[in-house]
Amino acid sequence: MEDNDGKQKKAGGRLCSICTQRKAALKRPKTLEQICRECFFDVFEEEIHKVIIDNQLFKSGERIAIGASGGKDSTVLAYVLSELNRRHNYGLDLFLLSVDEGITGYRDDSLETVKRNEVQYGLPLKVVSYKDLYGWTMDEIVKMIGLKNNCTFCGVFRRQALDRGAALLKVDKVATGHNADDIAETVLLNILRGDIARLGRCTSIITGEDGPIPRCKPFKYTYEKEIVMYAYFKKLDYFSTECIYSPNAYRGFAREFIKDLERIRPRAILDIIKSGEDFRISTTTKMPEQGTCERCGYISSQVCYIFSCLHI
Ligand SMILES: Nc1ncnc2c1ncn2[C@@H]1O[C@H](COP(=O)(O)OP(=O)(O)OP(=O)(O)O)[C@@H](O)[C@H]1O
Repeated sequence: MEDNDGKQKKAGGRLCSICTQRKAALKRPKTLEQICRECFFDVFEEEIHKVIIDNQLFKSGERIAIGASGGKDSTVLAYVLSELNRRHNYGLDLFLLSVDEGITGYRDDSLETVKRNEVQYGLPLKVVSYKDLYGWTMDEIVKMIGLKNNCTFCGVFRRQALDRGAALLKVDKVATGHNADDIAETVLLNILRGDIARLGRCTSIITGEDGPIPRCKPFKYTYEKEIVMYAYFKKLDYFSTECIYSPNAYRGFAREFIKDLERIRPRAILDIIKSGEDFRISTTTKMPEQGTCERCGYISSQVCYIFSCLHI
């Protein structure tokens, strides 16, 4: 049996608390129920289906790009979305969209995984690269600016690269694999930084509806541990190395803190998201203005600064 940390334990002959027929094979991280593999697959997929329906994430006939990094979250997202699309007749045209940041020993390897996923799931893949879009790879940028702030640069470039790739694919929306842990972590970080503007929007399941292409997060309530378990039991092909340039200590502390809370009380993750959603922002709080890049017209107040830093 798997415990919460993914270690193997003996099942001990207990019956699944959902079907009461088969032997329990795992303890569900979100609820601590002892359940069988088949019921785990069912509850995992159907909870995501319910989130999609309740939040009206997609409309029939839409073209949807799945932001595919080759990691566990987006690989499971691509697999589950194509299953649900078939099973529940969503009527979606699904695509894989990958951004090649140009990070040797990381993105080149994970892109190989995405190329295999393209064949395994029968989803067309589009790759856009920083080198083609901006003339720079992240390897070159890090050589120039060092490791300080490189994640900020990369995040801004990736956001825009996903928008550009989505425009080339003519999709209606981009779905990303951000999970409940990621969102709880971001809520906490925004509180720690006093970033009220971001705190207000980081829990939204759909963002950018006023921008070129909206984004959505079907895994908003899906626990990372369950994604890992699902990928493991389904034997999905994914890439599990961390980015070589992301030693983000502050986010790392928030992540560890949330993992500690989860160990004591699994609901903690959902409760942090709920707190983030329920914060009321005072009307007197000054909000930063979201700028539009003068060079390319895309939303981003930092792109001009970054380009000028790189002397482009
Ligand atoms: N290079 C990329 N190309 C396309 N989509 C990406 C890329 N990097 C991140 N994303 C999207 O953003 C989501 C969150 O990215 P993050 O960097 O937090 O990765 P992660 O939590 O390790 O997720 P994953 O396990 O999917 O890599 C991913 O699940 C994916 O949908």
